[in-house]
Amino acid sequence: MFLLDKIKDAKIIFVVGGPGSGKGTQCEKVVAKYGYTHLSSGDLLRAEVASGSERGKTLQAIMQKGELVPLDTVLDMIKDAMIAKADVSKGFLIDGYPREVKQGEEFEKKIGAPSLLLYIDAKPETMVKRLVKRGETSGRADDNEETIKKRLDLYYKATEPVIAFYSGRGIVRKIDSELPVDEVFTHVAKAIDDLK
Ligand SMILES: Nc1nc2c(ncn2[C@@H]2O[C@H](COP(=O)(O)OP(=O)(O)OP(=O)(O)O)[C@@H](O)[C@H]2O)c(=O)[nH]1
Ligand SMILES: O=c1ccn([C@@H]2O[C@H](COP(=O)(O)OP(=O)(O)O)[C@@H](O)[C@H]2O)c(=O)[nH]1
Ligand SMILES: [Mg+2]
Repeated sequence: MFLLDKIKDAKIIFVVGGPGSGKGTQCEKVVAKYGYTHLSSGDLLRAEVASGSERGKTLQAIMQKGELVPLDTVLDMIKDAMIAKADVSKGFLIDGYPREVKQGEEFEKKIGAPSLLLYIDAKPETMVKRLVKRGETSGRADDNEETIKKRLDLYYKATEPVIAFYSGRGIVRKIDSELPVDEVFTHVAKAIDDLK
């Protein structure tokens, strides 16, 4: 069987939410409970930057400004990472992707359709507060106030339409991430359990 056919048998979950909404935090808990494969688009890009490659240098400049890197770059990285796990994975959490409707459409053309979109929702003030705090220790070049503001603006402009797009298909579950982490997770777990 081709690897892409195996991926078609696995569940694909998009995890979408503003910067600092808690996507990564919830994905870790899903991995612990369900054994799904967690692929964070931001983490994949940061790994490329850390490798010191020429491509990484270009990416770093874009990310530091809080802008979006070219669509094909992210999609190729996600696809390669999915293929590498195709044999062992019963489900994929695609964290921080799609950032714009076009990215979602391209993903579906090249890989497959998501069964669920987890919309991790927090207030902008909450997201800024969390990121500023995370910035004290994260070492992330984009966890500074100026870039945080740009990431938020871009989120509302480019990414929120993604949620409307998939709502039309009835696969969006909105999760209130103002609650404490474990309570947020009970709602996330419910959404995943309902898939079965
Ligand atoms: N109080 C509270 N804090 C949270 C919650 N979820 C995440 N945080 C904190 O908020 C910060 C951001 O959480 P992440 O999981 O890194 O957020 P993210 O959505 O992956 O953000 P990006 O990596 O910027 O995309 C972290 O420092 C978390 O500890 C939550 O449900 N409640
Ligand atoms: O599909 C993607 C995902 C991430 N990024 C870049 O990577 C950065 C960090 O992404 P991450 O998901 O880690 O953080 P967030 O912006 O949600 O705080 C973003 O600001 C973008 O510059 C991108 O361009 N395309
Ligand atoms: Mg994250």
